[in-house]
Amino acid sequence: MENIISVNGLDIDLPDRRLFENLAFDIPKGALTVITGENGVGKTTLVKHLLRDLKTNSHRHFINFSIKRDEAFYMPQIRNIDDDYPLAIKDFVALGFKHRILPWNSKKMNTTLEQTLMETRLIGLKNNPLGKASGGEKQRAYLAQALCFDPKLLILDEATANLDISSKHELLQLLKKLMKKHDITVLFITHDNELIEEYADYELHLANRSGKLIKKEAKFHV
Ligand SMILES: Nc1ncnc2c1ncn2[C@@H]1O[C@H](COP(=O)(O)OP(=O)(O)OP(=O)(O)O)[C@@H](O)[C@H]1O
Repeated sequence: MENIISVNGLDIDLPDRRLFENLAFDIPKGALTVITGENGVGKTTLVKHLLRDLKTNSHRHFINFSIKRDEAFYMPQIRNIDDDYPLAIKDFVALGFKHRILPWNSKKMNTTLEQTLMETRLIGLKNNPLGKASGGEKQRAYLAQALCFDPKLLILDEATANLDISSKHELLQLLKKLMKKHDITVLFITHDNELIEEYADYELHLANRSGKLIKKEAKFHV
């Protein structure tokens, strides 16, 4: 099994205490790994530490990445987008493009954008203001933005926390299809047991300042 990240002997300290000690785990490539653990155990801090490390190339002997610094995309918890948020869905999604030089999209970008809006079922809504979209549509717009970035690693931080049951399943089913199609590894911070049982290939469970990777049998298959 190929790993996208390997961690070995990593300590993470907060100003007043040690959060993790001698952490060791691997994140398998191409799989959906959920990160679980009690509130405050350090899920978000760990992920931010990994990303910072990836971006700065520090602590190289504790963490090994098989990706480059611009191949990871972090999708934060649903941010409250005001009703009067001015961007149309398609313009919000296009913010994901990495190598944007011109203030407008190139022809190739527009083709990718249309395809991505189609894949995330937003094509019919593309000119609507994002502020007026439903929670599920907003979250799909974030996913579409991530796809435009073309990441090898996609990290979702409680992306389903504010969604109703059917929107949660819709997002996860879409995610599993698209990660397979685009060869993306997903790390998903969540407390949602129903989603874990249905969609997780692995679980990285954090407790007692350490982490353990557990193989899961996802019920949903693409
Ligand atoms: N920069 C910081 N300075 C001090 N404490 C911090 C800092 N960053 C995080 N913490 C603390 O680290 C602990 C872990 O926080 P983190 O947000 O990573 O937990 P979490 O497992 O993601 O929690 P939740 O499930 O509630 O989102 C918390 O006690 C938090 O207050």
